[in-house]
Amino acid sequence: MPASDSASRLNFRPPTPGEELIRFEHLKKAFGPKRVYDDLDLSVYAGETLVVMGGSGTGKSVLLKCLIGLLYPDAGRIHFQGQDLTDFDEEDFRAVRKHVAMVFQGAALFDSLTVGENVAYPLREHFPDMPRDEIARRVAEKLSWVDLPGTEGMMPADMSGGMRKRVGLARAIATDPEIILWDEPTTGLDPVTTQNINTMINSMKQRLGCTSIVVTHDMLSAFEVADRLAMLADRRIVQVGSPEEIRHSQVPQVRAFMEARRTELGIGKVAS
Ligand SMILES: Nc1ncnc2c1ncn2[C@@H]1O[C@H](COP(=O)(O)OP(=O)(O)OP(=O)(O)O)[C@@H](O)[C@H]1O
Repeated sequence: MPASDSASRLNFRPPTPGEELIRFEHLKKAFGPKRVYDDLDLSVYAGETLVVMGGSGTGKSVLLKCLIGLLYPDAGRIHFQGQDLTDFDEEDFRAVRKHVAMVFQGAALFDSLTVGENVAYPLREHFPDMPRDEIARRVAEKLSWVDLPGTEGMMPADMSGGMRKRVGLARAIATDPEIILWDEPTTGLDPVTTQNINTMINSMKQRLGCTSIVVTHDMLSAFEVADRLAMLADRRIVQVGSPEEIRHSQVPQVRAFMEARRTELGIGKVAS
C-alpha cells in the first residue's frame, strides 16, 4: 500500500500469515449503567476468519467499532500488529481504516451518489492522487467480484436489499484491505443471498488473502465461514475454538447458545 499513512502513528507492515494481528486485552466498556465488557480478551491471527457469536446486545458490534476508532474502550488495550491503539486519535484511526474495512449491518450507502461513486468513495478518501482511470478500473473490478458488473450508473434506491449489501461490500473492499469486519452480513437476507454472502466471505480470503472478523448470530453462516469461533457472553469471551471444539463445547453459555439454534443448524441435540 502507498504510504499516505504518514500523518498517522500507525506503523503498518504487510501481515505474515498466522501472526497475531489484533489483540483485545482486558477490555472494559460501558454505556452509562449498561456494562458491555468487564474483562474481554481476544486475539485474531492473520489470514483467519474469526466468527464472533453471541446473543443480541452482548457487544459484538461494539467490539468491531472499538477496533476502528468509532468507539473507545473505557479501559484495557487493543493491539494492532503489536501497536497499542488505545491513545490513537482520529487521524491515526483514518490510517487504521485504510487497512481494516467494515461492512456495516445496513449497507450504509450514500443514496445521493451512484453505485460507482459509492464504491469509489474510499479510494478518493485514502488515495487522493489516484488517477481517475485507475479508480474506474478498481470500481469495475470490485463490482464484478460481488456479481454486479456494469452497475456503476445505478442509484442505490433502485436496487434490492441484497444488491445494496453487495455494493456495500464492494465499497468496503475497494482499497484492498488486509482485514475485513463483517457486521451481521446475512441478517435479513433470503437463503440464496445468504449463501452468496457466505461464498463471498470465503472468496475474499482466497482473493485478497485477508483476515476477517465476522459478527453474527446466524449459526449456519458462522460454521460455513469460520476457521475459529469466539463466544461473547456475560461481558467477556467465554470460549474461542475451532468449529469442532465449539460444536462439542462443555462451556455452559456456548451449549445454551447452540442448543437454542440447533434447528437452524440442522443438528440433533448438542453433543455431550
Ligand atoms: N453508541 C452507543 N450508545 C449507547 N449504547 C450503545 C451504543 N452502542 C451500543 N450500545 C449498547 O451496547 C450494547 C451492545 O451493543 P452491540 O450493538 O454491540 O450489540 P450486538 O451484540 O452487536 O447486538 P445485535 O446482535 O442485536 O446487533 C447494547 O446494549 C447497545 O444498546
